[in-house]
Amino acid sequence: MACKSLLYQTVPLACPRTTPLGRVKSKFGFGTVRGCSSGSISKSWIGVSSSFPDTAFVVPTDDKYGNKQIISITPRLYDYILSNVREPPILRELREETAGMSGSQMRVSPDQAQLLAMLVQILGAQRCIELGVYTGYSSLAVALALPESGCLVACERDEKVLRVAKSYYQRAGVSHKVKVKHGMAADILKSMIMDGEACSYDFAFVDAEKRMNQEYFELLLQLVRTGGVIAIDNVLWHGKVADPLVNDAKTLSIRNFNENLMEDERVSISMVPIGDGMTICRKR
Ligand SMILES: C[S@@+](CC[C@H](N)C(=O)[O-])C[C@H]1O[C@@H](n2cnc3c(N)ncnc32)[C@H](O)[C@@H]1O
Repeated sequence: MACKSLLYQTVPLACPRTTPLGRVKSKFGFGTVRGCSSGSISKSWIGVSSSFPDTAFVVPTDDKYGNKQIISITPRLYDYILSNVREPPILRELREETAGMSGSQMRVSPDQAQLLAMLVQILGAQRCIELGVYTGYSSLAVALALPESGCLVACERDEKVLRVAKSYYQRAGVSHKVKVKHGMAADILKSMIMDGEACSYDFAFVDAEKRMNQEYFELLLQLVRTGGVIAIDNVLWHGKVADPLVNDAKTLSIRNFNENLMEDERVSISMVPIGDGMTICRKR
């Protein structure tokens, strides 16, 4: 990014057919004017395709990325994506039956769960860890993707939600693959390391206390083998990580974690804009 200190102001664009930068040829659109401390002004754009008015796109602020248009998810497009997810019936049942429960918005989305299952399959994973189970949606997706001999250590501090998760493992016929650990995630990981389990896991999914991500990551790096994968959820934190005016403790902690990952030579990384943002790290 060209400017260090940014002021954001969202302004509606009155049907810009071309912008001062010649970027947006859409009929409708919104521009975000960024005022930089240096006094120079750059613009980033959110446009709507004139041929497909329900399709939005964004163009990076930084000119060096050219006019690369990235698809932006609209409700209609997201419905389409969801209609292309192969959600197993038992996962669908779990999602629908727990939709009214408090905290149900914390659950990963069906497209995220499918990606997790895909990672497990690509890795040929046998041994997995999940931090933050809630009612079991993501862990069940992982357990279903594991071979019969596979094992998922599922860590959760809330016994009440674990009861729901366990009932679904049972109904799905995967209980034998899931080792439920009730307690604080970091403590459980430390005891697994003490028990000599270092470098014996293929895959880990982090979705517990966001301010603990760095600590979870350090512990998981010890538990996961070389070539293994650690996926971390909520790395975009509803977009707050990219807004310099938002500096609450959770946002700061996730932003710092993302910055640290960028510099971390121990892993290869890919930040994927799925759900609330998921970074996939492969241990080198
Ligand atoms: C975002 S939800 C997990 C959602 C789950 N992965 C899913 O897709 O259904 C986070 C969960 O982490 C649990 N949690 C939060 N802090 C924790 C901690 N320190 N140790 C263990 N579990 C924790 C919460 O009780 C909550 O159930």
